[in-house]
Amino acid sequence: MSARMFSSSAARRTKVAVLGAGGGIGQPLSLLLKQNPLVSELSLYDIRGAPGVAADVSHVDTPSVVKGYAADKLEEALQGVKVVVIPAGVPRKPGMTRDDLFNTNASIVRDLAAAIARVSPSAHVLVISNPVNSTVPIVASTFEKAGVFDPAHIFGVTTLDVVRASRFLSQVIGAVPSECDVPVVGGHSGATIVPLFSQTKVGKAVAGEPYAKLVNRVQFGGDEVVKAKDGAGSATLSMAYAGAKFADCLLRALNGEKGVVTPTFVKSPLYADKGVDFFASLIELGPNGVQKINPVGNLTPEEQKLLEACLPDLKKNIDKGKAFVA
Ligand SMILES: NC(=O)C1=CN([C@@H]2O[C@H](COP(=O)(O)OP(=O)(O)OC[C@H]3O[C@@H](n4cnc5c(N)ncnc54)[C@H](O)[C@@H]3O)[C@@H](O)[C@H]2O)C=CC1
Ligand SMILES: O=C([O-])CC(=O)C(=O)O
Repeated sequence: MSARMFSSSAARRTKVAVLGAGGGIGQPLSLLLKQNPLVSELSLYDIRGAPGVAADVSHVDTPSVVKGYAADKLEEALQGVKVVVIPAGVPRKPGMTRDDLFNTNASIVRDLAAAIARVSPSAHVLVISNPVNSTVPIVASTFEKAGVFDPAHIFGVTTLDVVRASRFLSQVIGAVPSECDVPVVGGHSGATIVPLFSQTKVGKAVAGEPYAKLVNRVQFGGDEVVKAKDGAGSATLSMAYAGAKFADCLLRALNGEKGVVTPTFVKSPLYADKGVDFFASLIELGPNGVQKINPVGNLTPEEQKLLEACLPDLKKNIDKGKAFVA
């Protein structure tokens, strides 16, 4: 994959850490980040295997420096990082929901967030570990507790939903995915995932049963992969692609590119009056992270129903994350 795929400008460069770099997502994500010209240093951490992954990835012929850190070297790994991506934690097996991962992943994410808050409190944190609807509030509350929370710096990575919506729509209408830029709002699990096909030129025409099937496939795309992997985990390669894509958007914005707008799950005022204070919508990114939170825009009656179904579930997931840290 060409580095140009992700970015062409390398004006200022950034130290990036991957926590969970030895895993199914962490390894290919580290490889993709090694190809990003905006990354100057890559700090790879895991409780197992990170030095090996780092030695391997470090041979790729791009200028960034790669270092691997073993289990007891978390604080070293975080020194001077500006962006931290977290794919650490367990994945689903068939029959599990993302919320079933909470018991294991909540404390992993909380402890990693506490270390980031201590060592690199102004870092931008990109949370991949599930359940994202809860792990993002966990990171935010942990930063709050440490007195260093900046809502412009904490992101839940929902890009895989956007990637899926684009690909699945393209297959239904026979277009190329680049023409199918679908905003996906809400959260990242089942009914909390709300694709807005009406907001794309080519998606407007899909109606009736094909529309219902398309929405369902985006909302439950993760289950397709969990089922096909049959106990060996969940999406890793498409997630690494999506994580690298979102990291590139943020890196470009941090480095001064204007007009970078993409969906991501952030602390948001949009539905705070309904008790939902984290929400994914189209976010304009800037040199300090979140620059502008766009409202969801015009919705069709079907999309309005999807949003109404999303909010109560999302609220439960968010409250559970906050309660865990409190
Ligand atoms: N946001 C999204 O769209 C998606 C999220 N995910 C989530 O990403 C997470 C990781 O998935 P995979 O990479 O497939 O799992 P994996 O099991 O292959 O890798 C996880 C890695 O995390 C490491 N780890 C565990 N505890 C750690 C700690 N305290 N510090 C550092 N590293 C630690 C493990 O050693 C392992 O290498 C899961 O929670 C999964 O549900 C997966 C796909 C999409
Ligand atoms: O389905 C899972 O558990 C992993 C995930 O979040 C996704 O693939 O969207």
